[in-house]
Amino acid sequence: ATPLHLRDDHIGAPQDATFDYIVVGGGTTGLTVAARLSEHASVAVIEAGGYYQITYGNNSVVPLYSLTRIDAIDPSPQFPRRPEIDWELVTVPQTNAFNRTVHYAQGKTLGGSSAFNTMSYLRSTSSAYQRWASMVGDNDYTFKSLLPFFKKSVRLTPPNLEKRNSANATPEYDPSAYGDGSPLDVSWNNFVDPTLTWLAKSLQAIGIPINPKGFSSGELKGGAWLPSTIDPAHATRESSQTSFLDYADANTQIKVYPYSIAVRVLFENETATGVSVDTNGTIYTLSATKEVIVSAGVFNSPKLLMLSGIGPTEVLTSFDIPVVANLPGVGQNLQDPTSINVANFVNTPNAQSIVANPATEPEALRKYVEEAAGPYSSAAGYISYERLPDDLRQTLPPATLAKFDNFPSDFPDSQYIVGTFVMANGSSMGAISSTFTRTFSRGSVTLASADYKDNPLIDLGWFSDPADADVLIAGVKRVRQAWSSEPALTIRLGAEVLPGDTVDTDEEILSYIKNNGNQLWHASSTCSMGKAGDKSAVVDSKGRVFGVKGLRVADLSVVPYALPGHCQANAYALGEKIARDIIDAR
Ligand SMILES: Cc1cc2nc3c(=O)[nH]c(=O)nc-3n(C[C@H](O)[C@H](O)[C@H](O)COP(=O)(O)OP(=O)(O)OC[C@H]3O[C@@H](n4cnc5c(N)ncnc54)[C@H](O)[C@@H]3O)c2cc1C
Repeated sequence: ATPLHLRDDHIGAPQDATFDYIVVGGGTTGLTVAARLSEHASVAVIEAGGYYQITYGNNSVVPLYSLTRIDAIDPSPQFPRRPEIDWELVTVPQTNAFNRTVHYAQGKTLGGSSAFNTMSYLRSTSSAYQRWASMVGDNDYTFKSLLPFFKKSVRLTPPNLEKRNSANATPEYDPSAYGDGSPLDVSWNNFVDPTLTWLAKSLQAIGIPINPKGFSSGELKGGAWLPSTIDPAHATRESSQTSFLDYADANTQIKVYPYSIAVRVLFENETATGVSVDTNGTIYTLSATKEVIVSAGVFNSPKLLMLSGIGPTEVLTSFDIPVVANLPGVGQNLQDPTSINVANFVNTPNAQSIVANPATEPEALRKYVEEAAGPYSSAAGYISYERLPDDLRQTLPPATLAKFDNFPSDFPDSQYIVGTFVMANGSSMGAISSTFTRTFSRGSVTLASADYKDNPLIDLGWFSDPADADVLIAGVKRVRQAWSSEPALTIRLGAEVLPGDTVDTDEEILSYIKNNGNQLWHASSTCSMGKAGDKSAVVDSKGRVFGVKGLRVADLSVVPYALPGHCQANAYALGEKIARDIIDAR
């Protein structure tokens, strides 16, 4: 479905050139901003990677592989090296998680992290956006104000119930949360793993009913069969590259510099004038007559700002980087929600086992290629949100409950995601993960050196605030209730596998969480948006970097706190919104 090339005259040559706007990072937000700006002005995009469909093949394209076979996202420190698509970021030892180091996958490709994320599409809650608006003093961030930007990108195709063929997984959603937007396709997958339908029923059985509106209307309450960023005609991944870049390539004069690294932003008298770029060792300058927009993601945007002289003075001077603006907040305030699985063997087949079986694989392949259906099209599943039941909530330490008061009262406490996978010996497992939705722990990003080729030092700060683990402990107990419900017992085999029956007391669960807690890759807030005069803020509510002119940041690093829900919808909407701010200000 995708033309895997740009028009020849849309590929930038590695030599000095001038544009109205330069966008650093052809990722989720960056390509959204760049495509919209290029409707009005000359725009260059500098992107470190190329086409993931070429460098990483079906792993990123076929939905089932994106859930099960995509080794580039392995979180263990022994992860397989995939420099053709991943930045290979590894954290410093997490001192509150038994000094574990974590590989934190981030897309290094046109499409950025949308090129290998799990594709679920959902928005946060009205009260969460209201909190964002209040924190930054700008009502542009209420759900009502953002809704037109959410709608603007997305072309929703209703579920194909005949192909989906699962009466137990009929999606409920609110069509009015979508409009006639484009170019990003969002729809429901045409195959549902039987294990997931039983696990969804188990969450309903413990009192978390389906939300008739789904999760795009400003509510995260109850359960929903989620849509995915997929092209429903072909059952292939949609990313900011297959949507926004394709659109801009066909309709504008966008210029893209693939396999090119932004070395630093250049300044004259505190005004950004361009970017120094490295394409395969050739260093040259792209000049911006209007603005530079940094969309390098939650870890690389603060890195690039610091390399460019914007950040905490003591960090910059320790690396002999001339200070352009002393902004102590750059790289601070990192928030990364973590999750923990409760898993059991199950007697239900799953998509992976069907395609691994030589007897059933040929028909699965035919169905995928000819009908865009069947197990290979398997994508996002079922998620639930709830306020913990009172008896469990009361087990939380008073200090933790008191911290909840800083959040809107209708915030969910916990998120539960159902999943299924196959063990090496071929047995099927079902899993329900629990995640906290208010993130209290704080981490940071700083420079490892003044060399732009070095990855930054990342401390996720996992469990630096005990409240996060408190909520996860309650979440594990709640998920065990689901696993003990009648629908789950219909498919469950034997004793609990993860964490296992020996993990029982709060201390044992806490230790298990610290040893096994995992990221959802939803990190945010390292170049936080804030009000003028807020010393920890890096950008204002239009993404403009404080203390300099002509420079914005537009990606998930600017979101001032970790919103409940998943992030990519926010990245696309933010891209639309900041592009509109820029166009309106011309
Ligand atoms: C494995 C995984 C699963 C996820 N699952 C989901 C999900 O199911 N649903 C959901 O909503 N969210 C999900 N997310 C989160 C979501 O995809 C990301 O939060 C979002 O895509 C981030 O967008 P961004 O624009 O901030 O950054 P990115 O999309 O990461 O873009 C940053 C871009 O900048 C480029 N870049 C960086 N530095 C430089 C430089 N110096 N020079 C040139 N280019 C540079 C990068 O190569 C990249 O293309 C997932 C993320 C991951 C990693």
